Order: sequence, then structure tokens, then C-alpha cells
Amino acid sequence: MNAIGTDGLKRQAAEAALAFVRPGMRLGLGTGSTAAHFVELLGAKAREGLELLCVPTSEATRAQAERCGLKLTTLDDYPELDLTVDGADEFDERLRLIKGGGGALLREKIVASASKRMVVIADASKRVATLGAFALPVEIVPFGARSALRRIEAVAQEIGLVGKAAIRLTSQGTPFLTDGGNSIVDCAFGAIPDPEAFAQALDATVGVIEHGLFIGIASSVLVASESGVETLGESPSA
Ligand SMILES: O=C(CO)[C@H](O)[C@H](O)COP(=O)(O)O
Repeated sequence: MNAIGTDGLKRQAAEAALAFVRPGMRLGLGTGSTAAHFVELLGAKAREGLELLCVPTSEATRAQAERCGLKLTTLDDYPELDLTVDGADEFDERLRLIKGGGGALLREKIVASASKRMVVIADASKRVATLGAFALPVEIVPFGARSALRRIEAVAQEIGLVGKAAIRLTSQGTPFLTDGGNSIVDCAFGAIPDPEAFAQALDATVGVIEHGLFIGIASSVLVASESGVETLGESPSA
């Protein structure tokens, strides 16, 4: 535990992301505890008169954004967004991410991919040399979930990844379902030396809807540590 605390660092990263926001922007709002700080800060700006239109990446974020007084829209009305700000479970020096710890990876990837820029906000504990210490979430169709899980293990093994994959459960022991009504498989395969190869293999696996490897999507990562907020990738003025 550091002096500021993890939550304080998340807040600092969220504050730094405000520098990327301009009046009139169409914004994607991420999901999770770090993104929640950003939504709260953005809500305060909106109440001061900043005009924005926002697309939430989950029902939880939608509810928070509504409470904060942010104006919401959809990708159907605005298929292209200016900016998405979201958290991550892990990131590396090439701005590759693991996301989906909160189970929102599908909408998060759709919204981020529809955005000109994706700014990731994180405390420094999320920074890794090699992705994979955090079990990779993979969203699958609930029908035949155990078969999909076996296929995921098999394609992982083909590229040298071995470990345990498990269908995510709630704290009550019932199957966890995403906002879209799908299941999540958490893949604890350890270090993923070639995330591109694993992403490609998962993309081609029957039953897989989407996975939490975000490659070539993030344009910046704002990393908060005791020594301040470091910007990896593009700065606000880019
Ligand atoms: O991908 C996510 C949700 O699906 C989150 O961004 C990720 O889990 C990080 O969460 P937190 O900011 O609470 O650490």
C-alpha cells in the first residue's frame, strides 16, 4: 500500500484524462472503478456547462452517467466517437491491453473501436512487461459453453499456452452473465508472449464472441504512480 492508495492513484489518472476532453465531443465511457472516477469528474464538468454526448460501455456505467447528469447517446445515432476513456486490467509498453475483469469487454471493445482515440487510465500496478498475469477474459455464447472452453484451451495449447480456463461464476456461485447475456471464460494461462497470435486464434474459435486482448486500439495510457501521472503514447495535443 502506498501513501496515496490505489484508489487515489486511479482518481489521479482519471483527472489527467480530462485534458483530452474538448467541448462538443462524443465520448465513450468505460467500465470499472477507474472509469467510474472519470465519469464522476466528467459529470461535474457537464454540470458546469461542458457540452458532451456520451456512450456508456455497460449498464452500470449508464446508470452512473445518468445519475451524474451526463447526456447519453448511442452508436446507432453516432457511429463514430471522438474519444473513449476506460480502465484496463493490464497494459504493456506497446499499449496492448487485457480488459474484461468487470465483464464489459464486448461493449468496451465496440465503443473503443468506434472512437478516434482510446485513452486508458490506470494505476501503476496494471503495468506489466508481458501480458497474462491477469487471467484473460473471453466472452462466449452460453450455448455449449463447456465445449467452447475446451476449444479455447486447445487453441491456446497450439501456441504454447497451458493453464486453467474456467467459466466465470458470480459470488453466489451462479453463472456470471454479461450485459449482453453471454458467459465469460477466464483464461489463466500465464504470460502471453505473442498476444497477436493468441488474439487471432481466439477470433477464429467457434463460440467465442470477443476476447479481452485489445491490440492496436489504445492511443494513450495514463499511468498514475506515487511520482505522478505518466503518459504513454499520444499526449492530449496530438
Ligand atoms: O475492463 C474492465 C471492465 O470490463 C475494466 O476496465 C477493468 O477490469 C479495470 O477495472 P478497474 O478500473 O476497476 O481496476
